[in-house]
Amino acid sequence: MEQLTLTRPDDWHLHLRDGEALKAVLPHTVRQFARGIIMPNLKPPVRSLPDAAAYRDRILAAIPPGQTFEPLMTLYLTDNTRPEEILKAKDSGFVKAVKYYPSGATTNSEFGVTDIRKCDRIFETMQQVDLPLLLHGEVTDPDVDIFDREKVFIDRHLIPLKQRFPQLRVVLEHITTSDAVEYVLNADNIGATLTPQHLLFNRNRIFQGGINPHFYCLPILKRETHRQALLKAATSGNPKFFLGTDSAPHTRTSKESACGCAGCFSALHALELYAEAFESVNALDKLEAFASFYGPDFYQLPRNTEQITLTKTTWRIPDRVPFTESGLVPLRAGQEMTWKMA
Ligand SMILES: NC(=O)N[C@@H](CC(=O)O)C(=O)O
Ligand SMILES: [Zn+2]
Ligand SMILES: [Zn+2]
Repeated sequence: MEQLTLTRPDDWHLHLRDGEALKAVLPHTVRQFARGIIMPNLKPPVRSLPDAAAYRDRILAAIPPGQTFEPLMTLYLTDNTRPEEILKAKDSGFVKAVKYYPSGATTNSEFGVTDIRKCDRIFETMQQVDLPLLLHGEVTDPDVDIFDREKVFIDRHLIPLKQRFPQLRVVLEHITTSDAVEYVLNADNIGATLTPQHLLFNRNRIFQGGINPHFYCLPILKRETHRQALLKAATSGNPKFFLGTDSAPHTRTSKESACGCAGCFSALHALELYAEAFESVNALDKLEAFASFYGPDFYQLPRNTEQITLTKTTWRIPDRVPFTESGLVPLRAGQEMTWKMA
Protein backbone atom coordinates (compact mmCIF):
# COMPACT_ATOMS: atom_id res chain seq x y z
CA MET A 1 0.00 0.00 0.00
CA GLU A 2 1.31 3.43 -0.90
CA GLN A 3 2.18 5.49 2.14
CA LEU A 4 3.48 8.93 2.88
CA THR A 5 5.21 9.64 6.18
CA LEU A 6 5.66 13.26 7.24
CA THR A 7 6.78 15.22 10.24
CA ARG A 8 3.58 16.17 12.11
CA PRO A 9 2.30 19.41 10.55
CA ASP A 10 0.93 22.59 12.13
CA ASP A 11 -1.95 24.78 10.99
CA TRP A 12 -0.86 28.40 10.69
CA HIS A 13 -4.38 29.83 10.22
CA LEU A 14 -7.24 28.26 12.14
CA HIS A 15 -10.70 29.24 13.44
CA LEU A 16 -11.75 27.22 16.48
CA ARG A 17 -14.68 29.42 17.62
CA ASP A 18 -15.73 29.01 21.26
CA GLY A 19 -18.02 27.13 23.66
CA GLU A 20 -19.79 24.07 22.24
CA ALA A 21 -18.52 24.82 18.73
CA LEU A 22 -14.93 24.76 19.97
CA LYS A 23 -15.49 21.40 21.64
CA ALA A 24 -16.95 19.99 18.43
CA VAL A 25 -14.21 21.10 16.03
CA LEU A 26 -11.02 21.00 18.08
CA PRO A 27 -10.63 17.17 18.10
CA HIS A 28 -10.43 17.18 14.27
CA THR A 29 -7.52 19.61 14.30
CA VAL A 30 -5.78 17.86 17.20
CA ARG A 31 -5.83 14.62 15.22
CA GLN A 32 -3.85 16.17 12.36
CA PHE A 33 -1.87 19.09 13.70
CA ALA A 34 0.49 19.68 16.63
CA ARG A 35 0.00 23.44 16.83
CA GLY A 36 -2.28 26.07 15.38
CA ILE A 37 -2.30 29.83 15.00
CA ILE A 38 -5.68 30.60 16.51
CA MET A 39 -7.69 33.35 14.85
CA PRO A 40 -9.11 35.92 17.28
CA ASN A 41 -12.39 36.77 15.49
CA LEU A 42 -14.71 35.65 18.26
CA LYS A 43 -17.77 37.59 19.33
CA PRO A 44 -16.51 39.73 21.06
CA PRO A 45 -13.00 39.46 19.61
CA VAL A 46 -9.79 38.54 21.45
CA ARG A 47 -8.43 42.06 21.85
CA SER A 48 -6.27 41.98 24.98
CA LEU A 49 -3.77 39.74 26.67
CA PRO A 50 -6.32 38.64 29.33
CA ASP A 51 -8.78 37.78 26.51
CA ALA A 52 -6.09 35.67 24.82
CA ALA A 53 -5.07 33.96 28.07
CA ALA A 54 -8.69 33.05 28.89
CA TYR A 55 -9.39 31.80 25.34
CA ARG A 56 -6.19 29.75 25.42
CA ASP A 57 -7.35 28.12 28.68
CA ARG A 58 -10.72 27.26 27.13
CA ILE A 59 -8.94 25.67 24.15
CA LEU A 60 -6.60 23.68 26.39
CA ALA A 61 -9.60 22.48 28.41
CA ALA A 62 -11.29 21.25 25.21
CA ILE A 63 -8.40 19.04 24.06
CA PRO A 64 -9.50 15.38 24.20
CA PRO A 65 -7.89 13.52 27.13
CA GLY A 66 -4.52 11.97 26.36
CA GLN A 67 -3.88 14.17 23.33
CA THR A 68 -1.72 17.22 22.90
CA PHE A 69 -2.11 20.44 20.98
CA GLU A 70 -0.49 23.82 21.39
CA PRO A 71 -2.68 26.83 20.65
CA LEU A 72 -0.59 29.76 19.44
CA MET A 73 -2.63 32.83 20.21
CA THR A 74 -3.21 36.05 18.30
CA LEU A 75 -4.63 39.45 19.21
CA TYR A 76 -7.31 41.17 17.15
CA LEU A 77 -6.16 44.63 16.14
CA THR A 78 -8.63 47.51 16.50
CA ASP A 79 -8.46 51.28 16.07
CA ASN A 80 -7.97 51.44 19.85
CA THR A 81 -5.26 48.83 20.41
CA ARG A 82 -2.48 50.39 22.50
CA PRO A 83 1.26 49.79 22.16
CA GLU A 84 1.39 48.58 25.79
CA GLU A 85 -0.92 45.69 24.86
CA ILE A 86 1.59 44.64 22.19
CA LEU A 87 4.46 44.70 24.67
CA LYS A 88 2.48 42.62 27.17
CA ALA A 89 1.47 40.18 24.44
CA LYS A 90 5.05 39.74 23.30
CA ASP A 91 6.20 39.17 26.90
CA SER A 92 3.49 36.54 27.48
CA GLY A 93 5.28 34.11 25.19
CA PHE A 94 2.00 32.53 24.07
CA VAL A 95 0.76 35.33 21.82
CA LYS A 96 2.58 34.79 18.55
CA ALA A 97 1.05 37.42 16.27
CA VAL A 98 -1.44 40.24 15.83
CA LYS A 99 -4.27 39.94 13.33
CA TYR A 100 -5.46 42.77 11.13
CA TYR A 101 -9.00 42.62 9.77
CA PRO A 102 -10.18 45.54 7.69
CA SER A 103 -13.46 46.52 9.34
CA GLY A 104 -16.30 44.77 7.52
CA ALA A 105 -14.08 42.54 5.35
CA THR A 106 -15.11 39.13 6.70
CA THR A 107 -16.75 37.13 9.50
CA ASN A 108 -16.74 39.05 12.83
CA SER A 109 -14.62 41.88 11.49
CA GLU A 110 -16.91 44.70 12.70
CA PHE A 111 -14.38 45.59 15.39
CA GLY A 112 -11.57 45.65 12.83
CA VAL A 113 -9.44 48.54 11.71
CA THR A 114 -11.16 51.38 9.84
CA ASP A 115 -7.95 52.88 8.39
CA ILE A 116 -4.65 51.00 8.41
CA ARG A 117 -2.67 54.23 8.94
CA LYS A 118 -4.33 54.62 12.34
CA CYS A 119 -2.26 51.66 13.52
CA ASP A 120 1.20 52.97 12.66
CA ARG A 121 2.18 53.30 16.34
CA ILE A 122 1.23 49.67 16.83
CA PHE A 123 3.16 48.52 13.77
CA GLU A 124 6.17 50.48 15.00
CA THR A 125 6.02 48.60 18.32
CA MET A 126 5.47 45.25 16.62
CA GLN A 127 8.42 45.88 14.35
CA GLN A 128 10.57 46.74 17.38
CA VAL A 129 9.68 43.63 19.39
CA ASP A 130 9.44 41.45 16.27
CA LEU A 131 5.84 40.30 16.65
CA PRO A 132 4.40 39.23 13.27
CA LEU A 133 1.41 40.95 11.67
CA LEU A 134 -1.17 38.68 10.02
CA LEU A 135 -3.28 40.27 7.30
CA HIS A 136 -6.71 39.57 5.97
CA GLY A 137 -5.61 41.26 2.77
CA GLU A 138 -8.72 42.62 1.11
CA VAL A 139 -10.09 46.12 0.70
CA THR A 140 -13.69 46.68 1.71
CA ASP A 141 -14.42 49.53 -0.69
CA PRO A 142 -17.81 48.57 -2.23
CA ASP A 143 -16.68 50.08 -5.53
CA VAL A 144 -13.93 47.48 -5.87
CA ASP A 145 -14.99 44.26 -7.55
CA ILE A 146 -15.00 41.35 -5.08
CA PHE A 147 -12.55 39.41 -7.27
CA ASP A 148 -10.06 42.32 -7.22
CA ARG A 149 -10.09 43.06 -3.51
CA GLU A 150 -6.86 41.23 -2.70
CA LYS A 151 -4.86 42.83 -5.50
CA VAL A 152 -6.15 46.29 -4.64
CA PHE A 153 -5.26 45.72 -0.97
CA ILE A 154 -1.69 44.88 -1.97
CA ASP A 155 -1.36 47.97 -4.14
CA ARG A 156 -3.12 50.44 -1.87
CA HIS A 157 -2.18 49.21 1.59
CA LEU A 158 0.42 46.47 1.73
CA ILE A 159 3.10 48.04 -0.47
CA PRO A 160 2.96 51.36 1.44
CA LEU A 161 2.87 49.49 4.78
CA LYS A 162 6.02 47.56 3.92
CA GLN A 163 7.67 50.81 2.85
CA ARG A 164 6.86 52.37 6.22
CA PHE A 165 7.88 49.24 8.20
CA PRO A 166 10.35 47.21 6.15
CA GLN A 167 11.45 45.03 9.09
CA LEU A 168 7.92 44.18 10.25
CA ARG A 169 7.33 40.48 9.67
CA VAL A 170 4.05 39.99 7.84
CA VAL A 171 1.95 37.00 6.82
CA LEU A 172 -0.44 37.61 3.96
CA GLU A 173 -3.10 35.11 4.96
CA HIS A 174 -5.08 32.77 2.72
CA ILE A 175 -3.70 34.18 -0.54
CA THR A 176 -5.86 33.70 -3.62
CA THR A 177 -4.20 35.44 -6.57
CA SER A 178 -1.10 35.34 -8.75
CA ASP A 179 -0.70 39.00 -7.76
CA ALA A 180 -0.25 37.97 -4.12
CA VAL A 181 2.23 35.24 -5.10
CA GLU A 182 4.27 37.75 -7.13
CA TYR A 183 4.25 40.30 -4.36
CA VAL A 184 5.31 37.83 -1.66
CA LEU A 185 8.07 36.44 -3.87
CA ASN A 186 9.56 39.88 -4.36
CA ALA A 187 9.20 41.43 -0.90
CA ASP A 188 11.25 40.89 2.27
CA ASN A 189 10.11 39.75 5.70
CA ILE A 190 6.86 38.34 4.40
CA GLY A 191 5.26 34.92 4.15
CA ALA A 192 1.88 33.66 3.01
CA THR A 193 -0.51 30.90 4.01
CA LEU A 194 -2.43 28.83 1.48
CA THR A 195 -5.74 27.04 2.09
CA PRO A 196 -6.82 23.70 0.62
CA GLN A 197 -9.84 25.25 -1.11
CA HIS A 198 -7.76 27.83 -2.98
CA LEU A 199 -5.31 25.13 -4.11
CA LEU A 200 -8.03 22.72 -5.26
CA PHE A 201 -10.87 24.81 -6.68
CA ASN A 202 -11.46 27.80 -8.88
CA ARG A 203 -14.49 30.08 -8.78
CA ASN A 204 -16.52 27.92 -11.14
CA ARG A 205 -16.94 25.52 -8.24
CA ILE A 206 -19.18 28.01 -6.42
CA PHE A 207 -21.65 27.98 -9.30
CA GLN A 208 -21.40 24.42 -10.62
CA GLY A 209 -24.96 23.21 -11.35
CA GLY A 210 -26.42 25.88 -9.03
CA ILE A 211 -25.12 27.92 -6.13
CA ASN A 212 -22.83 26.01 -3.75
CA PRO A 213 -22.57 27.95 -0.49
CA HIS A 214 -20.07 25.52 1.02
CA PHE A 215 -17.47 26.74 -1.45
CA TYR A 216 -17.99 30.36 -0.46
CA CYS A 217 -15.20 31.77 1.65
CA LEU A 218 -13.30 35.02 1.79
CA PRO A 219 -11.23 35.94 -0.04
CA ILE A 220 -13.51 34.32 -2.62
CA LEU A 221 -12.18 31.60 -4.95
CA LYS A 222 -10.61 33.09 -8.07
CA ARG A 223 -10.22 32.03 -11.70
CA GLU A 224 -8.14 29.01 -12.77
CA THR A 225 -4.98 30.96 -13.69
CA HIS A 226 -4.79 32.16 -10.09
CA ARG A 227 -5.33 28.67 -8.69
CA GLN A 228 -2.46 27.43 -10.82
CA ALA A 229 -0.19 30.20 -9.59
CA LEU A 230 -1.03 29.29 -5.98
CA LEU A 231 -0.37 25.62 -6.57
CA LYS A 232 2.94 26.47 -8.19
CA ALA A 233 3.94 28.63 -5.21
CA ALA A 234 2.88 25.99 -2.65
CA THR A 235 4.84 23.25 -4.40
CA SER A 236 7.86 25.41 -5.31
CA GLY A 237 9.83 24.64 -2.16
CA ASN A 238 10.01 28.35 -1.38
CA PRO A 239 9.82 28.73 2.42
CA LYS A 240 7.68 31.88 2.14
CA PHE A 241 4.62 29.72 1.38
CA PHE A 242 3.20 27.48 4.10
CA LEU A 243 0.10 25.69 5.29
CA GLY A 244 -2.83 27.53 6.85
CA THR A 245 -6.18 25.81 6.43
CA ASP A 246 -8.43 28.75 7.34
CA SER A 247 -10.83 26.04 8.50
CA ALA A 248 -13.79 28.26 9.37
CA PRO A 249 -16.79 26.36 10.74
CA HIS A 250 -20.29 27.80 10.36
CA THR A 251 -23.47 25.81 11.04
CA ARG A 252 -25.07 24.22 7.99
CA THR A 253 -28.09 26.52 8.19
CA SER A 254 -25.98 29.67 8.42
CA LYS A 255 -24.20 28.59 5.21
CA GLU A 256 -27.35 27.38 3.42
CA SER A 257 -29.13 30.66 3.84
CA ALA A 258 -30.38 33.63 1.80
CA CYS A 259 -27.32 35.50 3.08
CA GLY A 260 -24.85 32.76 3.83
CA CYS A 261 -21.70 33.09 5.93
CA ALA A 262 -18.21 32.96 4.40
CA GLY A 263 -15.94 30.07 5.40
CA CYS A 264 -15.08 26.48 4.51
CA PHE A 265 -14.69 23.76 7.15
CA SER A 266 -11.65 21.62 6.37
CA ALA A 267 -10.22 20.58 9.75
CA LEU A 268 -11.65 17.08 9.26
CA HIS A 269 -9.50 16.22 6.24
CA ALA A 270 -7.15 19.15 5.67
CA LEU A 271 -3.97 17.20 5.22
CA GLU A 272 -5.58 14.76 2.82
CA LEU A 273 -6.87 17.70 0.76
CA TYR A 274 -3.41 19.23 0.58
CA ALA A 275 -1.93 15.84 -0.37
CA GLU A 276 -4.39 15.63 -3.22
CA ALA A 277 -3.50 19.13 -4.42
CA PHE A 278 0.24 18.39 -4.31
CA GLU A 279 -0.22 15.03 -6.00
CA SER A 280 -2.13 16.67 -8.86
CA VAL A 281 1.14 18.32 -9.93
CA ASN A 282 3.40 15.40 -8.95
CA ALA A 283 4.82 17.32 -6.02
CA LEU A 284 4.12 15.08 -3.03
CA ASP A 285 7.82 15.33 -2.21
CA LYS A 286 7.26 19.04 -1.46
CA LEU A 287 4.36 18.49 0.96
CA GLU A 288 6.34 17.90 4.16
CA ALA A 289 8.29 21.15 4.04
CA PHE A 290 5.15 23.16 3.17
CA ALA A 291 3.10 21.53 5.92
CA SER A 292 5.68 20.99 8.65
CA PHE A 293 8.86 23.05 8.18
CA TYR A 294 8.30 26.48 6.66
CA GLY A 295 5.62 27.59 9.15
CA PRO A 296 7.70 26.99 12.30
CA ASP A 297 10.72 28.45 10.51
CA PHE A 298 8.80 31.67 9.82
CA TYR A 299 7.49 31.87 13.39
CA GLN A 300 10.95 31.00 14.75
CA LEU A 301 9.63 27.94 16.58
CA PRO A 302 11.11 24.46 16.64
CA ARG A 303 9.90 21.99 14.02
CA ASN A 304 7.86 19.07 15.34
CA THR A 305 9.65 15.76 15.75
CA GLU A 306 6.72 13.32 15.79
CA GLN A 307 5.57 11.74 12.52
CA ILE A 308 2.23 11.04 10.87
CA THR A 309 1.34 8.74 7.99
CA LEU A 310 -1.01 9.15 5.06
CA THR A 311 -2.17 6.04 3.22
CA LYS A 312 -3.50 5.79 -0.32
CA THR A 313 -7.10 4.59 0.15
CA THR A 314 -10.43 5.77 -1.10
CA TRP A 315 -12.97 7.00 1.44
CA ARG A 316 -16.03 9.21 1.33
CA ILE A 317 -16.14 12.57 3.07
CA PRO A 318 -19.22 12.58 5.34
CA ASP A 319 -22.16 14.85 4.46
CA ARG A 320 -22.35 16.16 7.96
CA VAL A 321 -20.13 16.48 11.02
CA PRO A 322 -21.67 17.04 14.47
CA PHE A 323 -21.61 20.70 15.52
CA THR A 324 -23.99 23.01 17.34
CA GLU A 325 -27.57 23.13 15.98
CA SER A 326 -27.62 22.00 12.36
CA GLY A 327 -24.16 20.44 12.12
CA LEU A 328 -21.29 21.23 9.80
CA VAL A 329 -20.81 20.44 6.14
CA PRO A 330 -17.15 19.69 5.47
CA LEU A 331 -15.40 20.96 2.36
CA ARG A 332 -16.32 18.79 -0.65
CA ALA A 333 -18.79 16.78 1.47
CA GLY A 334 -20.03 13.48 0.07
CA GLN A 335 -17.15 13.13 -2.37
CA GLU A 336 -14.27 10.72 -2.46
CA MET A 337 -10.79 11.32 -1.10
CA THR A 338 -7.76 9.33 -2.18
CA TRP A 339 -5.49 9.81 0.87
CA LYS A 340 -6.31 9.00 4.46
CA MET A 341 -4.47 9.85 7.62
CA ALA A 342 -3.89 6.87 9.88
N1 LIG B 1 -12.30 32.81 5.53
C1 LIG B 1 -13.58 32.96 5.72
O1 LIG B 1 -14.34 32.95 4.76
N2 LIG B 1 -14.13 33.13 6.96
C2 LIG B 1 -13.42 33.27 8.20
C3 LIG B 1 -12.81 34.63 8.37
C4 LIG B 1 -11.58 34.88 7.55
O2 LIG B 1 -10.59 34.17 7.68
O3 LIG B 1 -11.57 35.83 6.75
C5 LIG B 1 -14.38 32.99 9.35
O4 LIG B 1 -14.03 33.29 10.51
O5 LIG B 1 -15.47 32.45 9.12
ZN1 LIG C 1 -9.50 36.21 6.55
ZN1 LIG D 1 -9.53 32.83 8.47
